[in-house]
Amino acid sequence: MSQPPKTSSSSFHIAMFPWFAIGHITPYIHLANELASRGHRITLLVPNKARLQLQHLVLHADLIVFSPVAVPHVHGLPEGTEIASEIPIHMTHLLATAMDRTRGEIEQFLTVSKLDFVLYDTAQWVPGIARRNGIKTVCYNVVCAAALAIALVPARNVPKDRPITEEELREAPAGYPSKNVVLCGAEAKALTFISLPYGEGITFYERTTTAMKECDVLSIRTCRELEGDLCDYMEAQYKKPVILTGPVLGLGSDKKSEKLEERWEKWFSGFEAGSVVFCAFGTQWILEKEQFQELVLGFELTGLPFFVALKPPSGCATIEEALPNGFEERVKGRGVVFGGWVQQTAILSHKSVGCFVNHCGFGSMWESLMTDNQIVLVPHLGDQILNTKLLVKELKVAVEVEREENGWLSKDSLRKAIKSVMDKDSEVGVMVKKNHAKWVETLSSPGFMSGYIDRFVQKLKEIVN
Ligand SMILES: O=c1ccn([C@@H]2O[C@H](COP(=O)(O)OP(=O)(O)O[C@H]3O[C@H](CO)[C@@H](O)[C@H](O)[C@H]3O)[C@@H](O)[C@H]2O)c(=O)[nH]1
Repeated sequence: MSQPPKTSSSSFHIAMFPWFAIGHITPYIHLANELASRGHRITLLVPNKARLQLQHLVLHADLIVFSPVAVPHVHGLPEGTEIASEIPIHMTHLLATAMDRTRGEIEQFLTVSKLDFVLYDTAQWVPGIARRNGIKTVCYNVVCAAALAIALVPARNVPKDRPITEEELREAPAGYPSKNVVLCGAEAKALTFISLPYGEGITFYERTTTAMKECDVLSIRTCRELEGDLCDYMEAQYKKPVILTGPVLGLGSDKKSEKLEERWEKWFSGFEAGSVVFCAFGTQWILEKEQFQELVLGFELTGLPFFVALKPPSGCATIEEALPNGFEERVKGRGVVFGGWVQQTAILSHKSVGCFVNHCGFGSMWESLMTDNQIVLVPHLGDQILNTKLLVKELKVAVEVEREENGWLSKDSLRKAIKSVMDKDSEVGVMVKKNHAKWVETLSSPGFMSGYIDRFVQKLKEIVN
């Protein structure tokens, strides 16, 4: 059990209104836990479906409350959509419109709630409302500083009259400090969406840059040890200090992750230490059926025990109907492909797990860095590509699965990447393990995580005073 929080007269009431996606709401809840453990009160303004999925992560129910946001229906979205994981990526701009249409409800809440701060990331209209009500704003970004710095800064000239091109995106904005964390070749395609409409009468670029320009405090869920130069660049671009929260990993004061379901605990415990390959691609990526089948065949080819937690591919209602012929019989006893929610952090810290194949979403990136599992990356979205560059090229703690020119991931390249880190005598495997161990040491050193949060809170106090 975590310690009951201390409250004091200098504590804040803080509202949090993150983008309607599990990958965003999760780190906001982790930050809420940290703030509550220092005596601050938090109200989480999130859709009800997110509350139901994530409320178990709240460690201080006495100080953290949910205030469910009613997400209105928008033409083009399936009826009842509330969070990004319910829809394919190409529909998320419509969910941004739905978010914009909650403005009246949010304004009402901010007007009557006597708040000190509101934290947000995607709703660029929050600062206007907050200012009218004497509330300070923190634009809290839960993607890497690199993704913000390469695409969402004033120096990135985004044309107003036409979509931005891949060629333009391959060129980093003036003064961008990294040579390694850049977009090459077809990777640039993943960020062309920034100049497209995203919400009511606004593009993604306008929306996010306005959100960052208008806030009192610009904040990022990262650490200087990983992205110091990129954070300095963000400060220079936005002409305001950038306050970091560090990785904020949601471990309570007892440093325990969530509890693994009993059936999976039993399954994992049947294997040797460090032998199982675990795979998860976050909450948003839905694979095409052919690609899904190719990947599971890649896991089969490794000959290693594996646990794959993926959503059913598009067009399939269940995982079972999507599996290749004869697959289940062939891997029986050593392989599981599961289509539901699993306790990812608990699996990652299970002693039988030795390798984590993932999409390098920012949450999974930090979670993988904190364990001693070998890391194999299969990025999909723009920020995931940049996170992957950080881990593969800067830190040299992971390998990336090679794609074919058309983006296809073959079973052989997946097998090759996994074997390159799991074979005991592989040079690459030894190198990434050694580098990774140094990062685990840094991230888990006493006071590292809490120091970031303490400095964040200190900054909030200075702003109020
Ligand atoms: O079955 C599951 C699936 C996911 N998770 C957790 O859900 C979170 C997923 O977050 P993340 O790894 O960041 O993946 P996405 O959900 O794909 O994240 C979205 O949001 C991220 C920002 O936080 C971006 O970096 C990604 O590109 C974007 O897809 C992590 O904490 C996981 O541990 C589980 O616990 N169980």
